[in-house]
Amino acid sequence: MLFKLFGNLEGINEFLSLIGTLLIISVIHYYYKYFTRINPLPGPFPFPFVGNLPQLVWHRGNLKDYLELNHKKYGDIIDICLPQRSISLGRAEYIEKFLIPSTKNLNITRTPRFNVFDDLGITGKGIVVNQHYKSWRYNRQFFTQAFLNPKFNHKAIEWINRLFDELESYWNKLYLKEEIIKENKNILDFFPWLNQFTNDMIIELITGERSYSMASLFNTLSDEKAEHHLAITEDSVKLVCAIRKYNTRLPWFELVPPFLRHYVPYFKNISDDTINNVKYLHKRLDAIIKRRRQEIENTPLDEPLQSDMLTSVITASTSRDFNRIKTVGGEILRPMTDDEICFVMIDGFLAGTDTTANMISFIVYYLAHNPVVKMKMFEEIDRRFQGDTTRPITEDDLRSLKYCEAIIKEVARIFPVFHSFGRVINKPEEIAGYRWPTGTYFRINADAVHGNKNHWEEADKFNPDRWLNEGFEPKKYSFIMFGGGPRLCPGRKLAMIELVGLMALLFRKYEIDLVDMKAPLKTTSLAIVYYSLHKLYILSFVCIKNFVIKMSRQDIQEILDILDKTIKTIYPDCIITPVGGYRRGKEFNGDLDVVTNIDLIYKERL
Ligand code: HEM
Repeated sequence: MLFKLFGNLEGINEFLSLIGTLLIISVIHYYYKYFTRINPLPGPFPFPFVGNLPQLVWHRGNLKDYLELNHKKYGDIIDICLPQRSISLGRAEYIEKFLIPSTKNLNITRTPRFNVFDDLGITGKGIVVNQHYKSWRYNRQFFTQAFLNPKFNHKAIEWINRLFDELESYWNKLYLKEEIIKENKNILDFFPWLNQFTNDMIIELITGERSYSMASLFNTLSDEKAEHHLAITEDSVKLVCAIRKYNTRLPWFELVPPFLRHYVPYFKNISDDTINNVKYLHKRLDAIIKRRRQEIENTPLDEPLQSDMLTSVITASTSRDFNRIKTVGGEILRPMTDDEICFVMIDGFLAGTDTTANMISFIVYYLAHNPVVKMKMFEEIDRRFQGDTTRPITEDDLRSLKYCEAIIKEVARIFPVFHSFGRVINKPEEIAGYRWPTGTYFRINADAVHGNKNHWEEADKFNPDRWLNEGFEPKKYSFIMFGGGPRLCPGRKLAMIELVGLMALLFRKYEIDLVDMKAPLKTTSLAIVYYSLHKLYILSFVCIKNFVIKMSRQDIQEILDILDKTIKTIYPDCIITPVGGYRRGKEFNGDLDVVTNIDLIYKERL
């Protein structure tokens, strides 16, 4: 009918005026709907059809920054259209209904578009983007059982030690040779190393097979090659690249409308490439699953099996399962199929690599900017390891490092990796004092909740000590580093093992500084906050040689006072802020290198 109408038009002018009229009607319709929307809330004014996407693009696509700006401007509950309407919530009381840890809490849907991943063939599969309640619950049950197994945690601690040894062997060759340190060339790009570390770690824990992405990074930076066979290294890099592509393309798929993906060549090429990538991942993992099934079948019943996630999910609900009869909501669970296993494995990779690698990078950044905190952390780590920088770390070590744990929580509070996550209500609900219809899309803004002055004393201050104050308990739902409710992060235990473990292994031996202390913490973010893709923070390393300078907080304060007085005799109006701070280590022979102002004064006092 539309073609007939166009056919009857005479001349280009009539055609253009028809298009113009249709456009004006659509714009009027768009704004009519906008101005008559239910529960109008403050928020940035949307453009027709694309909502606030242009403003987001103006903010270089950084959703974290854009939401933060709008919460500051409009308050704890705001309207944002990206391009659909979503209600961003920045207050603990407002998010309670989503985060109640009860089986009756059915608010588990993350995005309002149910079929957004149809083209990728992952609708109703896995956990992270699964919107189908039944299959999500089934998959999650198996995933959680595998991750909560104590044997799995032991394996995680064993592998963090082994992989850190491997990482150090590369760093020793690249950055820590004496001549390199002398020439001040002990500078490295921290994030890629930690990212490859977490890739190798999660692939080992999930598949029980080795991955060599750290080796590959070493090969690209050094003339000498890693010990592992080149073909094996390159092959494992293919898997890591496919996982990375999957991670970055999911938010892209969610944002780019199907019309563009199907018909506009540029978008279609990316879309096809993403679809092929999922097929590659599927094929690759399917081969691993089949191999493992065979190995399990060939293992006598009385012999132990590996403790990786794959073995656990293959054997769950079979005769090899300890806890054979598993039920969810009274229903007995059948064993998982290869296809189901494949997608829960992909989700383990998706959720368990960049999150941890980004977190540890943020931790290093905040420590570099907070010398007193860093010093207290050194004190705790040194007390525990007593100068032993080589023994493997243990579960007891991790349990004892309470200040490290407080630092992790405080970094997660002030700069959460997941700055916001979605929920869609599946029945009419009252949220934040308004009544909302089924299908309303909410954004739980962890960033805003964590920085809300109603919940946190000195919310903007980086203060890990708050977590150790006697009787301190954050207000309910005001700390949501791992989300909450039925969709609470099932990898949280592993994440903490990795983070505390990495802090202990790194800082019992190395001093890490930012090369450019003035550079802000730049990140990119759609779903999660990423260290920016550009090389940003280059960190220098100084190897510790079994000597630890102990300074108490009073010492530091005294030093600062002396510094203050000395400098003020020359520059009376200056304000002194410690930036570099306490540097531990360096071979101590009474002639401490001048590395920061604090060190300088320390030397003078000596
Ligand atoms: C510092 C590290 C990590 C942080 C900050 C983090 C945080 C989160 C957050 C905020 C969510 C969303 C929760 C919600 O919607 O309520 C989530 C979900 C999830 N996380 Fe983590 N996570 C981390 C590490 C891990 C690790 C190591 C794994 C395991 C491989 C993992 C597996 C998952 C999975 C499978 C989900 C989806 C759960 C579901 O949809 O039911 N995460 N995580």
